[in-house]
Amino acid sequence: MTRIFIDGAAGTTGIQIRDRLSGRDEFDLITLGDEARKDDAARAGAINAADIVILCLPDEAARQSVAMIANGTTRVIDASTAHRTAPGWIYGLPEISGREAVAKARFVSNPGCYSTGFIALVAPLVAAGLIPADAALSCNAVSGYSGGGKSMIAEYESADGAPSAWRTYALGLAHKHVPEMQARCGLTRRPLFAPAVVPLYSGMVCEVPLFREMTNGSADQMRTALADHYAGSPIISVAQDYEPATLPVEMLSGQDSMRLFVFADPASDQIRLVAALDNLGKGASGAAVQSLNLMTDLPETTGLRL
Ligand SMILES: NC(=O)C1=CN([C@@H]2O[C@H](COP(=O)(O)OP(=O)(O)OC[C@H]3O[C@@H](n4cnc5c(N)ncnc54)[C@H](OP(=O)(O)O)[C@@H]3O)[C@@H](O)[C@H]2O)C=CC1
Ligand SMILES: CC(=O)N[C@@H](CCC(=O)OP(=O)(O)O)C(=O)O
Repeated sequence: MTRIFIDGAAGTTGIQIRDRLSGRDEFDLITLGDEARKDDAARAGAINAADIVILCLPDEAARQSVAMIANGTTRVIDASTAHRTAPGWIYGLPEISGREAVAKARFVSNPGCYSTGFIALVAPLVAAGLIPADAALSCNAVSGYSGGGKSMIAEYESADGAPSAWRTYALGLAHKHVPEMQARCGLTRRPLFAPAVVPLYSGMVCEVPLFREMTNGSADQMRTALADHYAGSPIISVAQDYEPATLPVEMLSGQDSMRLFVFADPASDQIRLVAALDNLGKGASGAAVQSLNLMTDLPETTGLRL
């Protein structure tokens, strides 16, 4: 049995991972009581007793946990932003980094939720030469409020009601996901990222608008390239047709899959690449469990909500 310790198990991502692991007899879960979960000596003990540690902590605490490893074997899946472009860490998007690379990795950084949608859309198209690596890309996105963790959940679920029906943020144009979006797609320019949050618990849509002259291919070529890239994936699918006139942010709420769309008007030169996912599913806990499955030689979808 693989011994697992979730550091930060009482947080939003930690609880979701625990739920997905409950009842699975491949894993022996090391737990710390409420009085010990922030005690450094207790955490260090649990970290070093585990085969795999899943970090569901703020960045600084995640760095601290890694520094507590005093052996050469404990493996790590870090859900925070701390190691997503760090040397020596494998990016936990197996459909892009390679399943084998994740399966063998000692240190895996779980992708940001928005980054998951953006990179899934853009990285294969850059690799196929359909989007130039020096393209000036934008990403508009909307998330459920659980993306902001316990503090944002409390803000949106307060007795006063939700603070806003829609609010944009990252107005300093330096959102923490931008470095991984750029690096993991191999872009030479920093993408312009405009996220927003709505009073829905979880759900996410990420969109990359394109003018045809920014690209080296048509919408049909892009849809085919994405379909080829994700062929056989049980988690990421590419829509060939989409009939409804709208695409709601809650499309994949509660699920660990992701669906990609390429919209275009044949008469115009404009394209919209869109990813629908759940910020807590493929955007966080579902992805962490997928990587954990691969790292322990299990089918990648075991325990996922598909
Ligand atoms: N929510 C989401 O959609 C996503 C979140 N993430 C990332 O996952 C990580 C966790 O986020 P999330 O679950 O949302 O955050 P939460 O705020 O919901 O949970 C964080 C947990 O970490 C605990 N914690 C904080 N500092 C320490 C410490 N020094 N030692 C031990 N425990 C500590 C907190 O304790 P306490 O309960 O006492 O506050 C809390 O339980 C973050 O890095 C976040 O960026 C990644 C992808 C998506
Ligand atoms: C709505 C909201 O606030 N979302 C968070 C991102 C959540 C996430 O996935 O980011 P990490 O994986 O990097 O924690 C934010 O924009 O900071």
